[in-house]
Amino acid sequence: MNKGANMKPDCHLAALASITPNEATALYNSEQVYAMEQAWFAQGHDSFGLMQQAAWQMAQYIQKANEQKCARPSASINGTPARRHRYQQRASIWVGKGNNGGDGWLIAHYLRRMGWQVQVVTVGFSKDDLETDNSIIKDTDINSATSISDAERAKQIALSKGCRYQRFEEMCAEWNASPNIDADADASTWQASGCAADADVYIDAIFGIGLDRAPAGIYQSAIYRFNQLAKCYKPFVISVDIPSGLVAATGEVFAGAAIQADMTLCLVARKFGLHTKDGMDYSGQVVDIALIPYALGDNALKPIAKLVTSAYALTPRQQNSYKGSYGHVLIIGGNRVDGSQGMGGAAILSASSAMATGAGKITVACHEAFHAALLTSLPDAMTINLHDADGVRQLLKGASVIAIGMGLGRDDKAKKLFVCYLKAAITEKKPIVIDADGLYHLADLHKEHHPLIAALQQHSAHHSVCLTPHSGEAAKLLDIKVSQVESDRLAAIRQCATDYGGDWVLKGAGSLVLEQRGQQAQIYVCATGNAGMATAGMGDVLSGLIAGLLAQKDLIRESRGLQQAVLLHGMAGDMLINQTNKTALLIGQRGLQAQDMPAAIRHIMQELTVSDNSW
Ligand SMILES: NC(=O)C1=CN([C@@H]2O[C@H](COP(=O)(O)OP(=O)(O)OC[C@H]3O[C@@H](n4cnc5c(N)ncnc54)[C@H](O)[C@@H]3O)[C@@H](O)[C@H]2O)[C@@H](O)CC1
Ligand SMILES: Nc1ncnc2c1ncn2[C@@H]1O[C@H](COP(=O)(O)OP(=O)(O)O)[C@@H](O)[C@H]1O
Repeated sequence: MNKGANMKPDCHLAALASITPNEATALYNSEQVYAMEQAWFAQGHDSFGLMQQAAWQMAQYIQKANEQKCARPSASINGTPARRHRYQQRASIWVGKGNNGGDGWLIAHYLRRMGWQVQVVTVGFSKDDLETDNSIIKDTDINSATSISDAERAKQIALSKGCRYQRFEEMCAEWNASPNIDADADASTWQASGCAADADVYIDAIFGIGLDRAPAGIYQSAIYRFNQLAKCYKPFVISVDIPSGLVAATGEVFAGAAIQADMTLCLVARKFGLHTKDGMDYSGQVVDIALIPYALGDNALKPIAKLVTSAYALTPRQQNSYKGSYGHVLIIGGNRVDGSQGMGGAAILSASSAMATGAGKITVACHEAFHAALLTSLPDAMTINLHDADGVRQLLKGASVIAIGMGLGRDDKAKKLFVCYLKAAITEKKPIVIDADGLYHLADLHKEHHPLIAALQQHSAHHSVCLTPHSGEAAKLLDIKVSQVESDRLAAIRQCATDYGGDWVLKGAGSLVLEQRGQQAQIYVCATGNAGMATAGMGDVLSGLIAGLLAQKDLIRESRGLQQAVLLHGMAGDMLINQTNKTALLIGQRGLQAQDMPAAIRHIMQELTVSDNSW
């Protein structure tokens, strides 16, 4: 089951509930978090004290979270609410050798003090590593010792207080369950081996932000077994700081080896990787454990991105207005290369979406073969022949915004049209949205050092230019492999903005949005959207939505921007899969279609519109 995806409904509701957006959450990478800790220690604060504080707060939080979970009527095993009545709560805590493991040892120590039955599972420790060192087992000695690491101190405290542990390596050997991940060990044999497989809570403290390579061997095996046992016994799974195996700077999981958490207790500062790419599937609910005032003062580090969950409110329309007050969107796309079925649907979806945002007028420049279909599904739109270059250019003069590329085609003829219309849009000083095949041609022009690229860059300094690639299109634009984009999406979106100018969205789970603000570029991670939206045509809907918002000049700047458009797009998708109205036909993640989106967008636009007296 995809636990991360289960968090989405709350996110959507939170988004709709606010009239002005919640403060965006600052996101950081590992180096920045280490720098914050070092700055704190440089002020004379003790590193082990910080670890103790972190573990103590987490232990208390775990106790509270488990009590809340057990109090829910749904908390039952095979229909029996057994855990609620158990005398002692039980935790299985898996620790690695770094400071994240140190946190785990101390959590074990504190939970025991709080009356829990605790078992630590060590990963990567030799027998010698687990010897109690008599010279440092007294609390007083421990507090004064300086030569040992924080993780070692934490371990010695837990061991000296009698904390039970099992070496993962021995558990594997003892029960003849090879640490090789291909072996299919029965979870019950783990129970018999002394591993507290049936614990109420599994705590993952194997790796934190220090993960710097793919977990292999015993580590990969431990992550695999942890997930396997959790799937079988259904404990509450809590990761310390970040799920082991997830990369804080990118949200990437190496070869699928990461802990699948229900909840992540994030220490010091929020990590970027928890909210994008694989992070969305592995982190579960993210809870901040505030430890140091890193965000205060002149030396506060600039976050690498900000997490946005809620949209700007929309103002109601003035009574004394007409269609011209709300802009004219020109959609250019929907071509049919001779002999093919064509891509008329892309332009139709884009136009429907622009209309659903409330744009005053829509004209679609598409292949004539699709005019009848377009007018049947969207009689409110006007049409013009995509290949009537003079006609389209003339019409473009009166448009408020153009969106180009959706189903435009990639042949030479389509490229000529793209160059012609992009040039015209720049000459006419229009806001521009470029998507799909438009991005493909743009990449070619960049390779050819075509002057239009520089012109677009200059244009974007004064007018809105929004470019909307997914990872494949971004790879083409940057002339790199898709895997390179995927392994560092932040770097990719920054490079796109540097090479081409304009505002960008790098689409996908946890879409990134880059907005230029003068000399500064700000990157946002949009928390809305779901895997149901991974279907053809969703990108066309997004480009229409962006154009539709841009066209409506009565709205304030922020509520017409790219960040708002991407949030609204995701909110519409989330709304469709979370409908609670029992009389409506349910739409789930499977089977969600791009054509369902315009109605949801209209609904979201309405929900976000506040009456005058609510300001
Ligand atoms: N000391 C402190 O001040 C605090 C530390 N904190 C905790 O410390 C964590 C960071 O600690 P560390 O920097 O020790 O990082 P980790 O605990 O993630 O451990 C990193 C260690 O594992 C090794 N390693 C990395 N990838 C590996 C792989 N794939 N296979 C095998 N070994 C691998 C590294 O070489 C390094 O020795 C945070 O995530 C947080 O949990 C928090 O307690 C806050 C306070
Ligand atoms: N797993 C997901 N989570 C959130 N949003 C998603 C997910 N998959 C797709 N989307 C969104 O759906 C849209 C898909 O766009 P795109 O790939 O361009 O589709 P198309 O080219 O078929 O129109 C993007 O806005 C993307 O962010």
